Amino acid sequence: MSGSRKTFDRHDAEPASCPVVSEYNVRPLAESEFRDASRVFLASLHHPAPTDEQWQRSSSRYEPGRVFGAFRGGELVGTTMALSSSIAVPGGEVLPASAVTGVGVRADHTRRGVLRSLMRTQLDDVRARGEPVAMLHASEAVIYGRFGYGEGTRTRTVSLDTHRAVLHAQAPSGGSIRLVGKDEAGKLLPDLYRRIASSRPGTISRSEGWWDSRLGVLSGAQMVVAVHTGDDGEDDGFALYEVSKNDHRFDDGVCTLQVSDLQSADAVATASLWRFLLGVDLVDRVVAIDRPVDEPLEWLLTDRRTCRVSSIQDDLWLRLVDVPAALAARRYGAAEPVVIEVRDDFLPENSGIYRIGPEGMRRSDARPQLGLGVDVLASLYLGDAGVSALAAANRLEVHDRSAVAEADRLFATAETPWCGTGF
Ligand SMILES: CC(=O)SCCNC(=O)CCNC(=O)[C@H](O)C(C)(C)COP(=O)(O)OP(=O)(O)OC[C@H]1O[C@@H](n2cnc3c(N)ncnc32)[C@H](O)[C@@H]1OP(=O)(O)O
Repeated sequence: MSGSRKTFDRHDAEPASCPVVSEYNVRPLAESEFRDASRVFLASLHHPAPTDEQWQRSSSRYEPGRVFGAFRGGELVGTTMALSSSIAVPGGEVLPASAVTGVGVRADHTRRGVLRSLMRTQLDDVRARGEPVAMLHASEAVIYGRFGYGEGTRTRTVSLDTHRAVLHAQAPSGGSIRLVGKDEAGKLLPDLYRRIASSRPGTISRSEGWWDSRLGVLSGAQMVVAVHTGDDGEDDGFALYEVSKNDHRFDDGVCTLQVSDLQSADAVATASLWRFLLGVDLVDRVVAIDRPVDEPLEWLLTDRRTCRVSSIQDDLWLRLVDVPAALAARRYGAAEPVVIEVRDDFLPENSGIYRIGPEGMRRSDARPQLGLGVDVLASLYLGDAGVSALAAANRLEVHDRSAVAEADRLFATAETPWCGTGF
């Protein structure tokens, strides 16, 4: 966390104001109402209400003061919540960040402004807590841009045929792999992740509530946890996977090992975990979700075509809630400074002219060379999108052509940003 920035303590924050938007009343929920919020959210995704066991597993994600509800006539019809988290930004600084999730509106109340009023209350609350960034995983890509969120990272899903996929002879190797039981995983993984999580832009912290909930789900599933130990005797990587076999009477009978989480400290741990996963007996296919788009997996294989990229998706959506603080926190590449004009209709205090250069950023009254919405700025912020690509798509206004190449260099990052943590 930044030493200069206020770190959030959930107990010192004022609850958000409770605006009444038309006939809907939005307010923070009491703890006794959290399960109702979970019901409304799950129903909006067409899932059944949580069983007692499911609720027990997931309830620790609900933080007092951070769960909001929209009511009509005393009935809860919409909800959103946030987890206290943090995110690594280019240059390595880690900023307090709000991980927004659990957004849902009851089907008979949609398109009447309920989400808009929930977003208003939540973003005001995030700002009041001094968190410069909010982030979410979107169910649909068309929803959150209007609230200032922009696609900040992407992930890919890869599928490998285990009968053909082999690591080449010089691929990094070393250390050993062991499977750990669920109890040991619960003790080991939170600290291991904290130690090895990369400083790659987009990496987020996983709160205690996040782990409780994830490991709770794990305990009810056929999840396997593999841990890599380096030659120095330190654990330095892990993979979570599940194996499912299709019924050969009805389909092709393919046995798939699905990797939902693979984290590692270095190239040896990464390659060793992949080698292990590809070698598990009686498995025909390994599918891994939420992988970095620049993971050098194909380069580890003797035959790169055995790794099929089945999709590349938008992953973390970012909202710069405090634009000056967020812009000041990240580092910029070597280039001539550029003056940009940012528009933020939802949080107008962010609107203004900023001069950005290798030495940092400051407010300015110079003529802007580029103009852009705060959602587009969010897509540039972690280094995922290039300024020239966005300019070519008319996603930003170019007043001075020479600024495009300079801004490309300023916002570029050595590593492609990656989140890799669902919430
Ligand atoms: C971070 C997460 O948790 S992601 C999960 C989000 N939840 C879901 O997808 C569950 C199913 N969907 C829903 O519950 C609701 O449809 C929501 C939450 C997506 C939207 O709630 P609503 O109350 O209908 O949104 P609201 O009426 O405030 O709409 C605000 C604006 O967004 C637009 N909008 C809302 N939902 C959608 C959508 N699915 N597709 C396109 N536009 C949408 C509205 O048209 C409106 O546009 P405007 O700015 O031009 O006026």
